[in-house]
Amino acid sequence: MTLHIFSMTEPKIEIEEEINESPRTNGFDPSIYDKIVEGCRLSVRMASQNEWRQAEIISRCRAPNGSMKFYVHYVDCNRRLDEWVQADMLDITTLRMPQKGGKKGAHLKEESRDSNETDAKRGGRKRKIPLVPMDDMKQEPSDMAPPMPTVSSGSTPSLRGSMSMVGHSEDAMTRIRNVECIELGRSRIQPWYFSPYPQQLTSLDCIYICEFCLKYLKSKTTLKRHMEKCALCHPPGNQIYSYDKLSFFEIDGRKNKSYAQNLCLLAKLFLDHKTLYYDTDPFLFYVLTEEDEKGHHIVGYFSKEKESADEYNVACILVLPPFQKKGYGSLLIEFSYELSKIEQKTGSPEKPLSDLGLLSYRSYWSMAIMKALFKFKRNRPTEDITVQDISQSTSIKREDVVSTLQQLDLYKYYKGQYVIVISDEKRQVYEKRIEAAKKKTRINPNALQWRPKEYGKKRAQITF
Ligand SMILES: CC(=O)SCCNC(=O)CCNC(=O)[C@H](O)C(C)(C)COP(=O)(O)OP(=O)(O)OC[C@H]1O[C@@H](n2cnc3c(N)ncnc32)[C@H](O)[C@@H]1OP(=O)(O)O
Repeated sequence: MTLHIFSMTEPKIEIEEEINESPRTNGFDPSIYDKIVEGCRLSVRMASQNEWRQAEIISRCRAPNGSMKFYVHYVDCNRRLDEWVQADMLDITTLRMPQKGGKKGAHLKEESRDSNETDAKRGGRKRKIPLVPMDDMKQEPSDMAPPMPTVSSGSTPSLRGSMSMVGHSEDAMTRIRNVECIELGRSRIQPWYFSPYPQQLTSLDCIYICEFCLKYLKSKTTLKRHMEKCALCHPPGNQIYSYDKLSFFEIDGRKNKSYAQNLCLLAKLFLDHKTLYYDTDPFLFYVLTEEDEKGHHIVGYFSKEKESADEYNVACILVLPPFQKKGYGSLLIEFSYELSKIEQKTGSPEKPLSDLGLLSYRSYWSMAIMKALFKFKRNRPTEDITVQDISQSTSIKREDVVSTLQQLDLYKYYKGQYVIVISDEKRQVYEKRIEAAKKKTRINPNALQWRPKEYGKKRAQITF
């Protein structure tokens, strides 16, 4: 295994101004900024909200003119909001240095570390990121991107093909958004998180991505040249669903490795809590597209393990930002459960869920469960319904049914057992919501042409 040294991507925007004494420095010497290192906490002015917020320093860099910029994470906010800020956005009076053992909080005055030494040590440690070159990627010579790296962080989380990891990587490099902008089809999108695109591309203002094969290119010209040759006008794989301009393509991560890897790289730009691993073989990818005269344009996708010991029916799920909050997330989730219904299994999304993932799942689960409850009561008014009944009819895993009922405050302990109690008021609210949801785009199960493949059995037969 070859190890490469990969230097940390620094922000491209040159700092033109000298540091101005901010009123918030309260007379501190500007050299105080040298002491602000990774792990420090202080109040920072959040540009988008125009308010001061507690933040953690993730990284820092010095412009040629000597002024400094800091990459900050706002405490209790999603990492989407992390950003580079100028020194004058920091409230030095609130500075707290990181304590040994990683706990935050010691006040600046208690800290007497030599900042240069600290910087050198930190820089040396953080900049050496072991990368495993990937031989499978075949980019065209004209687009020449280097072999795709696998990023392994200092505190390596367990690498999984689902791109899943528990907790955050503590490596500063992978905590910093490294791609300025991507162009995909008609959209220019600002990424949210780090994704290990080749460094030659991350130093550009924009990465150009073919919306059909997801190949990444360095300029509009190379993209144009590529589009003239690209044979695809839809994702590869089998079109297993087509209804009302919407389609789902099933892509086998083993058969369409390059596409699957490019999709993971793209998805990582919008997925936190995830780390990339390039063995896409154990996964299927379900890509949702919208059709027009030019072809099938990617809207979002979810991935799914071919065999999941934990009964996961979704590994990663993403709707690209230009299409978010239009109901496509619910559509993807609904589709994943339609597949589970055909498999006659219950399923659950892989954990941890992101904040938006949790919102979307909670919304889907509550609607699906309420619909199942009302339908059951309509058809069998005298019978009792169990969690098992709901789970079977919706394919939502038992635990998720229970947690949703608890969250809706419908699951009560009564006379030694749990019962589902729904007040008339709540029933009416949900009946109205179900009625309103009928106007939204839904999956038409009749348009789904799919049979599950028995991956486990096939392999067992070959081995035997
Ligand atoms: C297993 C995992 O992979 S967890 C990771 C999940 N993926 C991510 O976090 C990647 C980035 N995020 C996304 O791709 C999207 O936000 C998704 C896939 C989570 C949701 O997709 P969307 O198309 O935006 O969802 P959709 O429009 O269908 O909304 C679903 C519900 O979530 C709610 N919701 C979605 N986004 C937001 C938001 N930003 N703020 C508040 N509510 C939201 C909606 O209101 C809706 O609820 P409702 O039906 O009760 O009104």
